[in-house]
Amino acid sequence: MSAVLEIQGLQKTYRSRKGVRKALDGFDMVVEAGQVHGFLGPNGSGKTTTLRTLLGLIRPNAGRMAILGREVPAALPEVAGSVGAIVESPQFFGNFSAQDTLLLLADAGGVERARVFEVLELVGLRDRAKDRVKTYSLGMKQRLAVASALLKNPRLLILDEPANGLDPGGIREMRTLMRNLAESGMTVVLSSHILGEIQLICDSVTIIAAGRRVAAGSVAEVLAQHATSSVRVRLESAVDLPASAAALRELGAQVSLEQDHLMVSGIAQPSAITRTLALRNVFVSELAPVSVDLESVFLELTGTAPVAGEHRQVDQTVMAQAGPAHGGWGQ
Ligand SMILES: Nc1ncnc2c1ncn2[C@@H]1O[C@H](COP(=O)(O)OP(=O)(O)OP(=O)(O)O)[C@@H](O)[C@H]1O
Repeated sequence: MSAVLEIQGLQKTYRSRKGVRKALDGFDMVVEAGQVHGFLGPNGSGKTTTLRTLLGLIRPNAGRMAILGREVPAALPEVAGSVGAIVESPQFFGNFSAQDTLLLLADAGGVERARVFEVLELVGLRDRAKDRVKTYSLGMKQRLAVASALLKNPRLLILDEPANGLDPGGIREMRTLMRNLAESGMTVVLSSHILGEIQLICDSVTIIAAGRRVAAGSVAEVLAQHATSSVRVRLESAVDLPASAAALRELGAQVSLEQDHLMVSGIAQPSAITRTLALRNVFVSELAPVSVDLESVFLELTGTAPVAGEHRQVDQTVMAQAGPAHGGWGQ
């Protein structure tokens, strides 16, 4: 497999009157061809800064980036035709239809008009193509935005939070679209803080926290690397929970005492739990393995729980000492 996107040691520092903010602190990322790659991180972790830097909209302080094997930003003029991107929600004229909008963009970009009808079909807007954009749902507007990025038939499609603000139906449509694009051979990178979706849509993920990569690989690999096999233990009587927690800790287990159960990890054989408790005349009513999901891995790695649809600012970036000026506001 060849890397479509490679980032090494990317650094970006923003300066303001309050001081210096390291948005990217030696960030690395690799995306292989033909994948749907999830770029995950809490709000303020550096996702948009990374994508904007990659597209030449922000100048980095240090680091190396390559798209389709070509160093960027130097080779951006040559690779730009192979990259479709939406990093900020594009605004469309409400009184235009999707078809008119795309025809206008195709003419402006020197794209054959026939491609407009292909992309309308691809994003599932063919039946509504002649309706005014102002009558569209948010999901349809998002798909129109994706359609505009697909006009030039890119090899790499970069989408910043494409599912943001969508209802479950809209998210499902977006998911189908991403999968169809990947099956057609396109590489898709999408940033998100909606983990359930990433787990369902993506082949691989990069998790960023405070401007640094904290995990990367296939979804299965990331889950396996960070899985702690826990078991949920319920007892016949909740009164026995504190003493049972203490007994299991003596065995060397990590135990968290919840309201009506224990979460136990660090024990090779669950039978050790039942035996230890039975010896104390405490009987287990449920012993269930708890499978790890991307959400709990994300929580462990970034120290913050993302909330779907909620744009919560969890700013963990490093405030460094003010120094000589590089970059700046608004870059
Ligand atoms: N123009 C700017 N000037 C100063 N600081 C900035 C600027 N843009 C971003 N930042 C800061 O850089 C850090 C990374 O921001 P960035 O927008 O890249 O994060 P993000 O992961 O995309 O977050 P979100 O999910 O909220 O979009 C944050 O601390 C943010 O406040």
